[in-house]
Amino acid sequence: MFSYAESFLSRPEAAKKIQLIHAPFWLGGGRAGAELGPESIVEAGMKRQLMHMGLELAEEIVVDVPRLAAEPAASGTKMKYLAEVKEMAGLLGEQVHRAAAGGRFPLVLGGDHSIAIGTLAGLTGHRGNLGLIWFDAHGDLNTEDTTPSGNIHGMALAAAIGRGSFTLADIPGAGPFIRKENVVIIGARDLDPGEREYIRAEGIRCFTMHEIDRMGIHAVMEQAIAIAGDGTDGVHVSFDLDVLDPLEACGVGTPVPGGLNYREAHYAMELLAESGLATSLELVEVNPLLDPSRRTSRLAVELAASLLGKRIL
Ligand SMILES: NC(=[NH2+])NCCC[C@H](N)C(=O)O
Ligand SMILES: [Mn+2]
Ligand SMILES: [Mn+2]
Repeated sequence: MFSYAESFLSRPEAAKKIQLIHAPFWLGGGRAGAELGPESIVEAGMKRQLMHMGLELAEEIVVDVPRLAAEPAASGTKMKYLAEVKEMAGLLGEQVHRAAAGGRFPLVLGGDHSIAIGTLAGLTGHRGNLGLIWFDAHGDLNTEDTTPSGNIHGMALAAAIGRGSFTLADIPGAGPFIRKENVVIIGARDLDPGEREYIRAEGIRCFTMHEIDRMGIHAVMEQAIAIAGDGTDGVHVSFDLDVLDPLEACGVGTPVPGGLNYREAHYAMELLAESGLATSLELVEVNPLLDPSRRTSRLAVELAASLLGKRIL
């Protein structure tokens, strides 16, 4: 039987020192505004919240990612802004690696989801056997051949597990690919034909909204934690805010109806906190231009707090 208490004891994390890393990058999503995500999340109170919880903060890092490009350069590939994505991933990976190797908990603020390629390049350079929990309305498992849009944020998970022509291996400093056996997708409800085929053929563990409705978020998270934690030396949580229902979080580039509600999302984070497994977190796809109320950014703060141990009682 899987027990949270046991897993917690087997992985004693020292009192966490948090390393906030800004990745103000939008070129992987093809929609301007995501580069404003990190600032918006900090303005919504991220640092205040973490300090209030008694967590120690390292000096925050803003990665100098490519920010402007008029048109995707003609590069003989369907992948838009590939050169910029590679540059971003190299720079971000370096910072994430340094934080993890220094014993700090990397908390990466995006940016569109292509930044996960940088985060994971840095993390896999430090941990050779990382588990991965991918909260997302989408699969992000496209390749150059299956992408309907050319946007690399829709290929980020594929790159992490070594599917397609552009992968983690193209980023200097990256370690081994994430093993498919230790990957879990949670909250999917908009998968492209090539992604569905791949998930079925490879047996990727994907808890769609259908499974969440059927099993409940508790059972889904229990299984997800077991899969990502099985034999791994750390678990990265990649949280695309579009996994939430657009009624809760409208400030995302590619909203899809029918997502996680507020309570499910918090409960998922709370179970992760109890498991003690998460060794890093990224919050991606916040686009404050699409949410003048900044509710999406505030939610990002709250969810990070829950994952890092904030409790009601
Ligand atoms: N990280 C995201 N929001 N990804 C959206 C991807 C949408 C679509 N599946 C594509 O590949 O273009
Ligand atoms: Mn995504
Ligand atoms: Mn998404």
